Amino acid sequence: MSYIKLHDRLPNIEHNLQMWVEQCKQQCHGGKVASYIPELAKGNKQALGIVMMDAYGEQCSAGDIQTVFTLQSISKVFSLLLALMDNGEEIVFHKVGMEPTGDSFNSMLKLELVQPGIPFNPLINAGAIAVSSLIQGSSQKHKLERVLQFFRKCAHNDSLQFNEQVYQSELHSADLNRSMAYFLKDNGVLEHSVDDVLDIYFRHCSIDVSVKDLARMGLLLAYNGTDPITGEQLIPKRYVQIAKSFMVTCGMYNASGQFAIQVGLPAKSGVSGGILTLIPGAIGIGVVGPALNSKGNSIAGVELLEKLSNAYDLSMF
Ligand SMILES: NC(=O)CC[C@H](N)C(=O)O
Repeated sequence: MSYIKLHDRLPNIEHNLQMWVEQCKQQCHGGKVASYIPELAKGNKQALGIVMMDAYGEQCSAGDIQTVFTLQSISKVFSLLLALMDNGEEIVFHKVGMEPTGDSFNSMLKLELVQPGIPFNPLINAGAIAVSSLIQGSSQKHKLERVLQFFRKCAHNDSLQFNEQVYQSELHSADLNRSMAYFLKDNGVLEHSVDDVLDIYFRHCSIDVSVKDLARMGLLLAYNGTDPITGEQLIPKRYVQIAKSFMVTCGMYNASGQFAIQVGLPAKSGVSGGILTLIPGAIGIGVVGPALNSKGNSIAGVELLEKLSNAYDLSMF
């Protein structure tokens, strides 16, 4: 199979990325590094980096691409994919809905307001906690192993690990997520103990990655679940379509509408400053910039993606 190469599709990209990263870094001082998980406060506020990868594995990059950060909410896309593969659509969508909330990622407002009391979608915290309870395994240990193996496969990187410090930090500062989980348990949404379900959720949020890992994971989604570099189908196309639909409607929290208008690509952000996005059928993209805007998205990362999308007319709409 032959694909369009990154440098043919996006002329002058190396030079442009360098220039935009320098320009967008100016935005970092206007953002804040997340601190409600104390360990995340150690993130480098000034950092900004991007890697783009095409179907041949060819890359172009700029900025602080050595930065290591935890996946946080970006992991929710892949825990959803694993839960879909483990259970099928019917069971998953019995526990979680398909609609954006318009509320912040950690809001529990609509859990009580709107019946039947299931979370609105799998990319808000309540929804991702419900999804974590659907991951299969013969024991808690087996479930965690399956989670890590799945992320390693998706990133094509066997050295991915859970970050123990970030995991512990979230475990001990998660009163809001814990209260949501108890609420879901009472509503009959969670099948297992709150502690076990949250353990899976905090663990997948705590996986350490680089922007290159994000780009490779984005590439897998760009090619509908078949890794174009190895030719291996890792995820059924239908489930990737579902995941990408959620990325468009809910992936940037309650700024997803604005991101769809200004960038126009499926994307998922996390509070450690990562953004995973992709050009469908072409390129995987990873961005990191730990300084966040008021909605919890990387302030400089969003601006960088806006420049990229506008310059090359990348919006899918
Ligand atoms: N938006 C995020 O990245 C949130 C993930 C984080 N682990 C939390 O549950 O609060």
